[in-house]
Amino acid sequence: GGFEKTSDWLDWYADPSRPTFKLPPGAVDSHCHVFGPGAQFPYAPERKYTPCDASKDQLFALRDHLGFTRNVIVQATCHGADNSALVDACRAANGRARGVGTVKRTVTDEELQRLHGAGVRGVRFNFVKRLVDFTPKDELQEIAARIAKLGWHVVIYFEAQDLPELWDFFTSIPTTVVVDHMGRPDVSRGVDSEEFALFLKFVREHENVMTKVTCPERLTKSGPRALNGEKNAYTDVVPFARKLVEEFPDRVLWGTDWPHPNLKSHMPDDGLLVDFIPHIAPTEELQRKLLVDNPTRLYWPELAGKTS
Ligand SMILES: O=C(O)/C=C(\C=C(/O)C(=O)O)C(=O)O
Repeated sequence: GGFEKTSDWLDWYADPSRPTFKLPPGAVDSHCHVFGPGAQFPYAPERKYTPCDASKDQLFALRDHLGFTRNVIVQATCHGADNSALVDACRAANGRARGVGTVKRTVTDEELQRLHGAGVRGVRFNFVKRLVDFTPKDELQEIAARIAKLGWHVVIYFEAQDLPELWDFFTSIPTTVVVDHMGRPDVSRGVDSEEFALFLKFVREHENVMTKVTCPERLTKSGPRALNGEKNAYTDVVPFARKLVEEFPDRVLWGTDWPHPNLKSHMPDDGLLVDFIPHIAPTEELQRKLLVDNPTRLYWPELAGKTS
């Protein structure tokens, strides 16, 4: 929206609909980004894509339009380990945003304290090969051990076919682990596939693992339109997200993933993404855990259990 094109990716949806689904008070958008503006917060030279600028003010306007109370802003690879745009947005949110940053092993304790003071509560390790180059596991283990001491958690983004080779590293992380986008299952294999069974085993056998049930727009093969009279879009992703919500109701999170970097086939209307929630969390209790209790316990423990 409203800027010169800097990438060949789609811009985010400029005029999202008002969701039909009414978000509960205290609902948290647990996965979203701020990008630049590039003039103020330059993108990382090592990035593998250049996103559209997406400012904190536009993110907060979307928060209010959709009816969320808080945001968890996640560092994306286009900003590398420069968390300045993320910190700026968290500070501007007056306590209504927390951050998940990216750090290298050279990060100082003072820098970690500064990030904590701004509202950062975790670090992100990205293993999606089209987004990042390889980082040695010993560096990641060193970072995980340091941030665990701060009470932070580790967010991991990987593709389902890479889970076997990453299993030992993931299960050695000494703090809460939060998986982005359900570990990117290949939904065409079906919810009973061996691949998804391995992901369920990973979550089932490790109480410290949580997962975001996000990004149907990235994972779908059936596309955004409601099909065969179905009321909702992304019908092929629903069984995966619903299985996780129903089996692990206290360990799931949801987010818009605005501004949806690297989407080429279509750009989701964020209002319709919110209307996807009742299809994966069919009861009020499941919706409250997914949208309020779980993210508040993880990111605002000081508020956990209180009203919104
Ligand atoms: O925004 C997302 O969560 C997904 C993507 C990008 C990143 O996570 C990133 O650059 O860090 C993607 O799949 O391209």
